[in-house]
Amino acid sequence: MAPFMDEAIEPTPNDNTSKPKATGIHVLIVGAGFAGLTAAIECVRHGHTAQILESYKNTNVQLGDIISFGSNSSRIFKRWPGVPEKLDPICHRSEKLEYRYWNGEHIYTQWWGTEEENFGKRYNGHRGEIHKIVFDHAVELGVDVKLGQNVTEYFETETEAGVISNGERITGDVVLGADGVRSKARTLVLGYNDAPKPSGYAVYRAWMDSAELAKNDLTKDLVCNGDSHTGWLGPDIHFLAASIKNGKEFSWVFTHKDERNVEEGWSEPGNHEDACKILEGWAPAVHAIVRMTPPDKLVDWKLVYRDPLPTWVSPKGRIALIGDAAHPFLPTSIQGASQAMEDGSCIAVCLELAGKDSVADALRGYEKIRYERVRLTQKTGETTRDAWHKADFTKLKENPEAIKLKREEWVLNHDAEAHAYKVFPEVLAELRR
Ligand SMILES: Cc1cc2nc3c(=O)[nH]c(=O)nc-3n(C[C@H](O)[C@H](O)[C@H](O)COP(=O)(O)OP(=O)(O)OC[C@H]3O[C@@H](n4cnc5c(N)ncnc54)[C@H](O)[C@@H]3O)c2cc1C
Repeated sequence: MAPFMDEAIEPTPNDNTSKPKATGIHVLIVGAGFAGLTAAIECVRHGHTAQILESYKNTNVQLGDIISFGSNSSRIFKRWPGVPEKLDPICHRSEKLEYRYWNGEHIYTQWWGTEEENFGKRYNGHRGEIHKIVFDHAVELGVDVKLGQNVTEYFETETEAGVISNGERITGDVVLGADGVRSKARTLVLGYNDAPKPSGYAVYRAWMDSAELAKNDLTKDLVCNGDSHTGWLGPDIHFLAASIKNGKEFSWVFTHKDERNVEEGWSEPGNHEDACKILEGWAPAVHAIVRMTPPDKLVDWKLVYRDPLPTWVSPKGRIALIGDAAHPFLPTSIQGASQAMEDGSCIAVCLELAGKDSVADALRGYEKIRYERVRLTQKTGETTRDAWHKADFTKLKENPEAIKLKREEWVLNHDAEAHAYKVFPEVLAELRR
């Protein structure tokens, strides 16, 4: 059985009621995305000190649009006092996802009704808004976040690890490379540059005010009855739209085939004509959504692909990759951010249990605990994309289950912190055998 498959959720030793015992471990983290911030927060919760170096100069620019956190990561948010209360009002609320054919005809409605009872809360909201809440929480906890830091080199010795940032040498007991899909830490860990490949897909994306949509007969139903969630499916294309904040704001993403060999980026402008051309023959409501998107809100995001890495840990065991730096996800997995958070939760426990003299064992243990779970979760992104893009559209009404978003217990019921406490001693013994 893979180390993560035993899903029993047990009480975790760290229940926030007492100050954690200081371990003396200093964790240096590159990148203040969800992977880096979670790792820092969790490290402080487990008695380590944490410092983050982030290249963005300020947190005012809230790039991105919709991002999803499943119950496996809302379980992590729940342990951060005050954070769930701040997330609740800004996140999407609807009880169902309505699937339609590309021409607008209804196929199937998937009800979430019991999902929260079975698995727990999930949060879908604006990446920038959720990021600010988590960022502020990290700072409140005492994480030292340094902005405007461009990390250009990583290094490690038998006794420390470090980086060169803005020309300055900064060290820690370990370094976590949470520097996203274009990670430089990855080159040190692998010993070569792992260039991304075109995935064959691109995504038009937008987040906007919904006032104009509310005035249009084709789109008003999507925003005038509280939050809604609709997916239009066609051969090799899916178009998902959600209203948020009681219908006041609106987000849509539309994934389609695209063989261009280009860079990923969260701020590349999209072209309305190009988008509508790909949607020829699609429902008028879909065209109306695209046409009513303000030009400065339309992003053309090229989805690149990376093969699973052979390892996430550097040769001397003092540098580990976490989040997208280690394992980028397809958006259809709806797990990229959640898995990035699980990494941080797991690594903080491994460091606590291994202790300051054995940090390399902690990082190697983290990889052992996380690798197979992450790989299988990544696969779910391909499965969902293929179920939607390659569906037999003539038979969907007879078998709508084929397009249903799978809500897997082994993904959503996982508690990364409890699990790490449970399996690390065994993993450590195996590493030392
Ligand atoms: C601007 C932006 C917008 C995004 N928008 C969305 C979205 O709308 N929907 C969605 O599902 N996902 C979005 N993502 C991706 C999503 O946040 C990640 O897939 C997921 O949360 C995993 O997070 P991560 O921390 O591993 O990586 P990221 O969120 O990519 O964070 C990596 C961080 O490392 C920093 N960094 C990179 N290189 C260096 C360096 N050399 N020195 C210092 N710092 C460095 C980056 O500035 C970034 O803040 C976005 C990512 C970014 C960076």
